[in-house]
Amino acid sequence: MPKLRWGIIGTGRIAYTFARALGESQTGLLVAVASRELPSADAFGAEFGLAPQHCHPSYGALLSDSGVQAVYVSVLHPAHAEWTIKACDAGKHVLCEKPMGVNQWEVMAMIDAATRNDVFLMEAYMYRCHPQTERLLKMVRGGVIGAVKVVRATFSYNWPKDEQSREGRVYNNSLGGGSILDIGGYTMSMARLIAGAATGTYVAEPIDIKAVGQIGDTNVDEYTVASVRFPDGILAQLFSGVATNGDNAVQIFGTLGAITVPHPWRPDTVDDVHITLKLNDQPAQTIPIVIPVRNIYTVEADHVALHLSDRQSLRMSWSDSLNQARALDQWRDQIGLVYDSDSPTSPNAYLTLTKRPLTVDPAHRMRYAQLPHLAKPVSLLIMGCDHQRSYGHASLLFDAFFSQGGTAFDTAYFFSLGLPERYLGDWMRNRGNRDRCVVIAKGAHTPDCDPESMTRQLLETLARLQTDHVDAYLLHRDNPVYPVSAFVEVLNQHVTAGRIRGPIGVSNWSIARYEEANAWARDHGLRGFDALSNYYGLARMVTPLWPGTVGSTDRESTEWLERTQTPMLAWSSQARGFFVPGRARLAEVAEGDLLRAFCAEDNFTRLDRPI
Ligand SMILES: NC(=O)C1=CN([C@@H]2O[C@H](COP(=O)(O)OP(=O)(O)OC[C@H]3O[C@@H](n4cnc5c(N)ncnc54)[C@H](OP(=O)(O)O)[C@@H]3O)[C@@H](O)[C@H]2O)C=CC1
Ligand SMILES: O=C1OC[C@@H](O)[C@H](O)[C@H]1O
Repeated sequence: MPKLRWGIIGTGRIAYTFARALGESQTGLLVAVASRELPSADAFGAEFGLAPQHCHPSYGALLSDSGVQAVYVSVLHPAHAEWTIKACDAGKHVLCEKPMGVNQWEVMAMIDAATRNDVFLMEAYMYRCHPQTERLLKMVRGGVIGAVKVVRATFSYNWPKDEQSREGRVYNNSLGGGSILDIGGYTMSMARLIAGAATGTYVAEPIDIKAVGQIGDTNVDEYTVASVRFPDGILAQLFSGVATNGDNAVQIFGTLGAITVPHPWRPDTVDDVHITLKLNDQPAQTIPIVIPVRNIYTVEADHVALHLSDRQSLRMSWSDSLNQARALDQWRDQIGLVYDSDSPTSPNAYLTLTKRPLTVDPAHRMRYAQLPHLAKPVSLLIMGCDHQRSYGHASLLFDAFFSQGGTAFDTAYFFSLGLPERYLGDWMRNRGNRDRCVVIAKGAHTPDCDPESMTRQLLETLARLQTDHVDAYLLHRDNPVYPVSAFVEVLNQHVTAGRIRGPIGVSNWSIARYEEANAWARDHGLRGFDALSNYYGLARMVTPLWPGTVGSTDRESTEWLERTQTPMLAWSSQARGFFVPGRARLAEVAEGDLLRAFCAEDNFTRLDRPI
């Protein structure tokens, strides 16, 4: 069988280790390398016998090397996403060093790139591919120590902090330094794996993570301890550090005994690889592990070759990497560690994740409409700006939306304490695309649904968005205490002042009040409402999803919308996932939005209707 032809991006420490491992592989062959500096690539190539034309002076050049089938991304954490996505886009399979991304959003984009390009992608937690780990899981699954109660996992080293290392990958915040991303990830991924094996799943996800950490003067975690709760009462204690020694072991405590793995991460560095089993009231037993291939990175490379056509490996699947990143994000949140790269004012914040300029994909399939008083095309899909977890998350999604032809962004003063408005404002500033975006803003949500609050909130919204106008403005709720005239007048004042340069309208208003307002406006020579934003989707909203919300899916409202040609800026048009396979049936027995708002017979009939 022909060998898998590997190219390595980066010529650091682990790149050399992996290249040596490929030399021992039956399935893989090193054919190319890339460095930011040609001499580094040449030196690397000379050591491993590569032809000079395959020693590339840039990472991009290696991706154009048609001789390369699979890429090992061995650069520093913050560059993993960029080069993995670019490698996938170049049609290469990817083994990406851990952590797959600096945060969950990066991992999401990387998986998306592998999916789009139909290529293999795996996060290089090499211990996951090793026979020792397989043996350990077998013991746990087989109930050898009864019910698992506690997992203890540690990984720590003491890296001297001096003038030089302060700038290097271990201690430098802007290079993604600190212990959680470097080695805490091993402990978290092991705990999730053990808890999964103990509970009959593949990996289990934390229900709760509590952590403390010591953040040093270079603003990275030097050592940290996390306590994690998993389903079925399984607890884990994790310790990682870059400035202190540790025992670097795993222990699992169950009702019938305990398992110790003295060398869980690098079993290839010791001659005597074993697991210790200590059952209650019995002497400890040593279980030797038979290892056909000693080099753990060779085992990993061979594993990739074996599973290439599956596109992902069950030892470290895509959902596993995504959930792993989520857990590490939570651990970092707990100790207050923030990376510069997640800040909207970081030096690279004007670039997309792949460091390419933001462009609109010429093959996009977005469709557009026009709204009254607005020249810009309004994409028929509107990006809901709420629920972004960080600026990094928001900018990633906004980039993806914009690149697929999206122009319209829906936001509100009331959303998440103003963060979505700030994120959108920061993103438009960083991308320089304010003129191409249609910002649909809302204000005066209950309990501040009054004309004075509307003005105060609109001014604050503009400041958060870092713009002098919005492209459309909607009142977020109605308040019948006020006559319609009060709202119409104040909206007109802001139109005149140039703060609203497109349609005005209302959200969650009855059609009767909407008509009343427009009649009053007509009679008084003012502009009436141009658009309505109510719930409108395939499922009927049985009871208001949130207090004060209004749906317009009934026949009468639909006929009115058609007759009057009133633009409907529908919210939750996908009924909050009611039509996602399996979701609504689950909701039937669960409390929550879906049950309250959409679980009704006519909606289920529609759900069950063959398409
Ligand atoms: N699985 C495992 O056992 C291990 C995994 N790792 C992972 O591998 C990755 C690399 O670690 P390691 O090899 O120890 O790191 P090194 O510092 O030794 O090398 C990293 C390489 O990244 C490239 N690079 C790109 N941008 C920069 C930059 N701004 N500053 C410095 N280097 C840059 C350089 O390659 P060039 O100059 O050629 O462009 C450099 O040689 C990390 O993500 C780490 O987590 C690390 C050790 C073990
Ligand atoms: O992945 C790793 O494992 C071994 C450690 O020494 C290294 O720093 C880390 O990146």
